[in-house]
Amino acid sequence: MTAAQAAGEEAPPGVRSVKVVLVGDGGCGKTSLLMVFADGAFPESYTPTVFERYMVNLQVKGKPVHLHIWDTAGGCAGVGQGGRGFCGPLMPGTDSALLPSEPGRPASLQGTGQDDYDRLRPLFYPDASVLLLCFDVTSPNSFDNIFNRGQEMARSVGAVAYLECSARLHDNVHAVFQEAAEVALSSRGRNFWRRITQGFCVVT
Ligand SMILES: Nc1nc2c(ncn2[C@@H]2O[C@H](COP(=O)(O)OP(=O)(O)OP(=O)(O)O)[C@@H](O)[C@H]2O)c(=O)[nH]1
Repeated sequence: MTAAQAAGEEAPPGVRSVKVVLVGDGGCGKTSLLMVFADGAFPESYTPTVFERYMVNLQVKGKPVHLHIWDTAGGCAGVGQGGRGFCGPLMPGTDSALLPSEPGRPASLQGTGQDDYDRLRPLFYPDASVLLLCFDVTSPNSFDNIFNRGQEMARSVGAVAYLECSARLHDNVHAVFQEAAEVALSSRGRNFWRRITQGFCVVT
């Protein structure tokens, strides 16, 4: 397995680019998972994320892949069958104006609250190759906000991967993103909206 490397803003010419979006309740461990993957270090302090983007390179079948990963503000993922887990409709004509103009620059979101984050979050989905639906198994609310029970959800949303990991223990973290990249570049990743990939984080 090839180690991930922090990458520049754009994929170099000829390198495949894959967009991955992490979603899940606030405090369920999304940023920690990403930090362990991207930087190799578990963050010791907790700072709630607004919307931040990270660029990481890894290898799939010996070829470089440029991962463009969005860490989203915590809250209801807005995915699921029959509207479960969906936090409400977008506001046509206004949501795009609320998107941060630059990755990692929350200033443009000043004054927004949880409801706004829940409306903004799905705007990151449409051109994503993979959604990682994360929950904290020690938190029933986090679990329910994703959709109820993990295996049940995996079946109902047509998930193509189910992984357990621990950011604190650095356990299976690389595998989550490796699987995401492989799914995105394989036939399993086609028809994304019918078959959503998820990475489940077991927090230990
Ligand atoms: N024990 C344990 N704690 C974890 C793990 N991952 C994250 N945490 C803790 O969970 C808390 C929240 O972690 P974050 O990674 O910031 O959570 P988040 O989902 O990004 O939170 P938001 O930015 O609010 O959406 C922190 O106190 C972390 O130390 C894990 O694998 N094991």
